[in-house]
Amino acid sequence: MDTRAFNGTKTDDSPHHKLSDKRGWYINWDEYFMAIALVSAQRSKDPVTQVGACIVNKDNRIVGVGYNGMPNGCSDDDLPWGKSSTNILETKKFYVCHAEMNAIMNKISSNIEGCTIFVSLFPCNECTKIIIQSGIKSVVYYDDKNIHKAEAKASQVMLKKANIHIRYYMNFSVEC
Ligand SMILES: Nc1nc(=O)n([C@H]2C[C@H](O)[C@@H](COP(=O)(O)O)O2)cc1CO
Ligand SMILES: [Zn+2]
Repeated sequence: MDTRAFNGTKTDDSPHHKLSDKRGWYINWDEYFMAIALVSAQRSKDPVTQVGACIVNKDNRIVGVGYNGMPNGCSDDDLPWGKSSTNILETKKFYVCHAEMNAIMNKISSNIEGCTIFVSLFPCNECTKIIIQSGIKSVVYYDDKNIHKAEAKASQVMLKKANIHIRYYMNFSVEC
């Protein structure tokens, strides 16, 4: 995991900080939630791409996390993780549950309307549809290595039409 997610930003510049001895160099909310998405990705068994997602409500409470993996009850030792076979049924494509879908399915709140999803990789078209239907209103992504793919282009079309706010994750560390 690279450290762009949480270099530690000087979050509090208030004079009270000196009086109260409050620690100034703590990670901000964006850094916190994206770090959780990135650390969740590290649970993935996918040998090529590990993805994590973290859903956050308006009160900055985490209401769901997930990473890409095989469906419940389907051993991840039995289903294929490769993608080079000419037989598509012997590739991961039809089997893997994406991180975003897992985070939404794992939600601990019945209603996630208006939430933000932090994802370590730009969502595919299938996850985008689930994101939209769930009522999530904002997507923050860390990596866009798949952005040239048709799936990601379709995602962008749908997210725009559905008025979902999309934001590239940036860590504005302050150099002092
Ligand atoms: N946003 C995403 N969330 C995900 O969970 N994934 C998963 C599905 C696969 O397990 C893996 C992609 O494999 P590959 O095509 O880079 O070898 O990442 C993929 C994307 C990209 O659309
Ligand atoms: Zn997906």
